[in-house]
Amino acid sequence: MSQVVATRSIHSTPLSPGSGSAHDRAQKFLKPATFSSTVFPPQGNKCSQIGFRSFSISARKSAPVEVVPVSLEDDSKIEEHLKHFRGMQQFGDSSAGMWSKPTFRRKTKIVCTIGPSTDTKEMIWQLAEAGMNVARLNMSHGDHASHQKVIDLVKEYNAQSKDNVIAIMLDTKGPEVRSGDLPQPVTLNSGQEFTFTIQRGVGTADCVSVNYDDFVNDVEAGDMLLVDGGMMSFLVTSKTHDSVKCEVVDGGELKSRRHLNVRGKSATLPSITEKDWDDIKFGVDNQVDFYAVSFVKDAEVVHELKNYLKSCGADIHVIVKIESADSIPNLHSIITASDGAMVARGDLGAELPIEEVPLLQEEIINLCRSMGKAVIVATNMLESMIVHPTPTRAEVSDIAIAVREGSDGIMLSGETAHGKFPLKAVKVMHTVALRTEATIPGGQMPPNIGQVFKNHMSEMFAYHATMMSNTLGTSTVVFTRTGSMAILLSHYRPSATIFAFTNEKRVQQKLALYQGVCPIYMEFCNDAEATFIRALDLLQKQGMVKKGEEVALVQSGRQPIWRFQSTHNIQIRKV
Ligand SMILES: Nc1ncnc2c1ncn2[C@@H]1O[C@H](COP(=O)(O)OP(=O)(O)OP(=O)(O)O)[C@@H](O)[C@H]1O
Ligand SMILES: CC(=O)C(=O)O
Repeated sequence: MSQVVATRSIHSTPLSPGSGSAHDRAQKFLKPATFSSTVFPPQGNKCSQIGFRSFSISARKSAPVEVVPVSLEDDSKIEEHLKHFRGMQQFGDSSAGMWSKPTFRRKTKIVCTIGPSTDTKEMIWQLAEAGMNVARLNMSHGDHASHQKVIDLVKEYNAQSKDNVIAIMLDTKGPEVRSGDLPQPVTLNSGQEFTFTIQRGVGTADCVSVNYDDFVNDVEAGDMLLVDGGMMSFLVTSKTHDSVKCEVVDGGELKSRRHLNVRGKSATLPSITEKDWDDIKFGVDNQVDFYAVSFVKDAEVVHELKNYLKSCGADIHVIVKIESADSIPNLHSIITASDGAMVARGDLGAELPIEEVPLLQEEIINLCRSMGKAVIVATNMLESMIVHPTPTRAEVSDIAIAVREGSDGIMLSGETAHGKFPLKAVKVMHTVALRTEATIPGGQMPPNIGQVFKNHMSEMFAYHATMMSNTLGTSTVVFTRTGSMAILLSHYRPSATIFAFTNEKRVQQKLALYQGVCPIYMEFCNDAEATFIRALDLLQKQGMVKKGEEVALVQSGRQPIWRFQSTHNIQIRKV
C-alpha cells in the first residue's frame, strides 16, 4: 500500500540513506521544531500524476529533500519511500511563478490538550519539540493547582527556548451537563431502563446523578439523550419532579462524570457560569494567551467577557467555541465580537445532527477567514490514537481537510490529555499537515479577502505585502508591537512564512496560534534600519533564510514603531 510522504529539506545534510538506522533517521526527520526546520516542495517544473497521487507543487532549485513517514510504523519502509520519492523529484510544478521559492515550514498550528498523560516537564518539553504550538487547559478537569503546574512548566519552556514558543489556552467548562460519580463503570444494554436524577450523590447500576437542577425541566419524553457526544444514547420515556427515566438505545459502559447532551437542545444555563468566572480570573492572574469559551450562544456574553478583561487591563484573546445548537443562528455576530472561533465538533455533533458537522466546519472556517479571525478545528482528529499507535486513514483525511480548508489550528484532546501515544499523535498531525500544505497552490490571493479589508491602511499593506511576497516568492518579515500586523498578514495566507518580530514576549506567545506566523522575540533598536539589520542577521544565523535570499519587509500598524519614521513601509531586501 502506498504511504503519504512529506517533503522536507535538511540544510547541509544531503540525503544519506546509509547513515544510521531507518528508525534514527525517521526520528530526526520527525522532529519538527517549527523554527529550525524548513521544508521545501519537491523539485522540477512539471505537474504530474504519480501512481494514484496528483502532485502539484512549485519548486525551489536544488533544495535537498527528505521524506518523512506518517508514522513510525512506516520506518521499515523508509528506503522504499525514498526510492519512490526520488522518482517524484523529476516532476513538480512552477505554477506560483518563475521566482517562486516558498519556504515550507508547517503553517497550521497544533493545539494539544494537557492532561494526565502529558502534565510533566519531560512531556511538555517533548510535545513542544514534536510540534505543539498551543497548550490547552480544559477547566472541566483538574483543579487550579494542577493547571498552575502546567502553566508554570510552559512558561519555563518558553523562557529557556531560543527558537520556539508555546501559547496557553484556557478552555472554560461552561454550562456543561455531566453525570455524577460512579463507584465503578456500569455496563448498559439496549432496551434496558436507566434513570438520571438531580438528587446529589446517586451512583448505582440503574441510576446516576446529574449536576444540573434544571435538567428535568429542559428535557421531555421523546428527547434523545447522548453521552459523550453519542458514544451511548438514551430515549427519554418519562420524568418526575427530580428524575428522568430513559430507555437505553445504544448501550455501552457508563463511566463517572460523562458529558450529557440533549439532541437539538441547548441547556438553559448562562454561557459563563460562576465556576467559569473563577477560572477566568485564574487565567488573568496567570496571563494566559487565549480563552476558549464553551457553549457561547450569542455575542452578548463575548462583549461581557471582553469588557471584564478590559477592566482588568488583560490582553487575552477570546476564542468562541461553536458547539451549541443556539449559537448557529447567531454565528456572524458571535464571531464578529470575538478574536476567533473553535469548531468544537464533539458537542456540536451531539446538539445537532452529526451530518451537519462537516458543513458547519467549512462554513465556520470560511466565515472566520472572511472576517480575519482565527479558527481552530477540534475533537476526534486522531481519536483512535488514544489507544492505538497509528491513526485510521479517515483521521488522516480529516486533518488534511481542516488544513486545506485553511484552519489556523488543529486540536488534539484525549489523544494528548490521557492517550497512550501523545507524542506520536503530535508527530502524525505535524506530518500530515505539512504534507497537505505542500500541495496547496501558492501565489494565489484568496478572493474574498481584500474585499473586506480594503478600507484600512494596515489592511491594504497586509494585502499588498502578501501580493508582493507571493509574486516574488519571498518570506515576509514584519515588525509588530501588538501582533496585529502579523495577524492581518496571516489572514491573507501568504505562500511563505511570516517571520513576526516583536519586542513583547506576550505578543510572541499569542502569535503562536496564527497560521503561517513564526513569532520571534527581539529587542528593537531606536532606529528602524538597525532593527532590520538585526532581524535579518538573526534569521540568517538561525538558518531560516539564506544569504542572497530576498524577503519582503513590512513595517506598518496603527501604533508607530519608530516614532520619527514612517509607520507604513514595504520593502524587498536581499539578505
Ligand atoms: N486536566 C485534566 N486532568 C485530568 N484529566 C483530564 C484533564 N484534561 C483532560 N483530561 C481527560 O482527557 C479527556 C479528554 O479531554 P477533553 O479535553 O477532550 O475533555 P472532554 O471532557 O472529553 O471534552 P470537552 O472538550 O467537551 O470538555 C477527558 O475526558 C478527561 O478524562
Ligand atoms: C472541544 C469541545 O469542547 C468539543 O468538541 O465539544
